[in-house]
Formats: sequence, structure tokens, C-alpha cells
Amino acid sequence: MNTKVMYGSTVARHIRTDLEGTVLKLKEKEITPKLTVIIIGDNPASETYVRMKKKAAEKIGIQSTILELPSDTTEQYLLSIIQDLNQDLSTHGILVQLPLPDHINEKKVLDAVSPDKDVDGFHPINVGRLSISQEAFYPCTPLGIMKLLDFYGVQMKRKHVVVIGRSNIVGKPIGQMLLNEDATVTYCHSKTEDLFEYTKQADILIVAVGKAHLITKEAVKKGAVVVDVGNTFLDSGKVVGDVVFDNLLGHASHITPVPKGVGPMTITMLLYNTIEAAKRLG
Ligand SMILES: Nc1nc(=O)c2c([nH]1)NC[C@@H]1CN(c3ccc(C(=O)N[C@@H](CCC(=O)O)C(=O)O)cc3)C=[N+]21
Repeated sequence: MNTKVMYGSTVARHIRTDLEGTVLKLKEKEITPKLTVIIIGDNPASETYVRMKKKAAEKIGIQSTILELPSDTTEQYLLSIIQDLNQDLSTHGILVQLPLPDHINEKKVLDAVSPDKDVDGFHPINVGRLSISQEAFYPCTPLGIMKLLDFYGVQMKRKHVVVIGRSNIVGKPIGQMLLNEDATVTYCHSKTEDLFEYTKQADILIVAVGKAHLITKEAVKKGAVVVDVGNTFLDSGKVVGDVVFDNLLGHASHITPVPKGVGPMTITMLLYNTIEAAKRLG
């Protein structure tokens, strides 16, 4: 079997070109989409991601500001900054980079971001809207996966999708989005017994665990579509996913690489959501 590699980097380029056009049109109406990213402390991976987001935003004409706060920032101060940004008419999108330091309550912080500026799609209002298939900000990684599958012509209707991972930002929402496309969805997670008995039944396997080398072809039905959401930094500095990519070549029908797979789609959907916010808020 000839395995089709689904490059998020390629799809992202197409979408970003479209988005650039949309930004130009907004600018004619005197609206410049603006994203503010808040980052707390000095987690090197987070700093890399935030820099990538800023660069990607500016490349297509979205204004972006990074607010770098020290690791001893109080929860109260962070909440006050978010309140200010909620009120600030020039800011359309607010993103608080995760993870937060231990002394800050993540739930309180995510609840504080206005649902209308919640370009991450993490606010309970947006989570709830997704769960009842309403229009909302959808979280960037799962939305990016949907666009990637769509671009490569992967049918979802009536397919059995197995999702490994039940996080609020990837596993749960991707299952819901696929359910909305009439897939049959099975969730697996760290307490699942006989994991591979489930994964072997998948027409589409979404792996969002964060454990390098978790999935080899023994866990995958021949001809399945495999989406790797893993992003583990090895000591060598290399980024790897949860799937042994080379092992699946010739076995899967489609597979995403890491890097250049889901990651670039995540960032593209952040740009997409920011532009949507600007359209709605004006
Ligand atoms: N509030 C919040 N929103 C997020 O969306 C968010 C977050 N916090 N915290 C961290 C995770 C992680 N994340 C990634 C985005 C892009 C790549 C990406 O593009 N990676 C490149 C490789 C990176 C490299 O080469 O260094 C790729 O896959 O090709 C990875 C990971 C967003 N996150």
C-alpha cells in the first residue's frame, strides 16, 4: 500500500494565503485583527511556540503582541490583565499560553477570557457550544485536524474513529467534531484496558497522548488513517510524535508526520479564529 503523507505544512500554506486575503479586506474596512498572547514564566518550549505564533500572525498581516510575565506573577494580576484585554477594543483574540505555573488556577484564568475573544476555544461557553454543534470558537488543534482530513479527502461519515487521549484541548473536542460529521467515535485513555484491541478496529486513529513510539503497525488496521498529535522533545532536540512514522509507511493509507503535520495546522487555526473574532467584533 502506498501511504499518503498528510502534510499540515502544505495545507497550512494554502489556508494562510486565503487568510491573508481576508485580512486585506478587513483592513479596507479599517479593521486590523489583533492577537494578544500572554506567556508566564520561562518554559523554553512555550517560548518557541509563542514566537512561532507571533511570526505566523504577522506574516499574514495580523497584529500580535506577546505579554511576557514573570513566573511569580500573581493570579490576581493575571486576571486583571485579562479583564483589561477583554475591554480593549483593539484586541480581538486573547490566548493564555499553557501550561501555567502551579500557583495559578488554570480554570479561573480560562473562565476569565471573554468567550468572544477566546481564540483557543477553551472557555466553557465555547466548549458547551461545540458539544451541542453550535457556532463557536473551536479549539485550534482539533479544528486543524478536521481541515487536514478534509483537504486530503478523508471521509468521516460512518467511519469508526478511535481517539486515544481525552484532554479538554484535543481528545475530547476532536471526538465531538468527528461525531458531528457522523463518525462513530470511541475514546480510549490511560485507564483503557487492552488499548490495542480498540486501536486495531479504527478506520481513523487519532493519537493524542504525548508518549513517543506508542503506536506501531501492530496497533493499526491495514489501510487505516493515522493522525499523530504527539509533540515530544527528545534530548537530542528533535521533535517526535506518538507514532513510529516509518513503521506505518506501507501499512496506513494516510498518516501525518511530526514535525510538519498537525502542528502547523494548530497555528493556522489560531490565525483563522483571530480573524473570525475580528470579523465579529469589528
Ligand atoms: N493556550 C495554548 N494554546 C495552544 O495552542 C497551545 C498551548 N497553549 N500550549 C502548548 C501547545 C502546543 N502547541 C503547538 C503548536 C504548534 C506546534 C508546531 O507547529 N510544531 C512544529 C514543530 C515545532 C518545532 O520544530 O520546534 C511542527 O509540528 O511542525 C506544536 C505545538 C500549541 N499549544
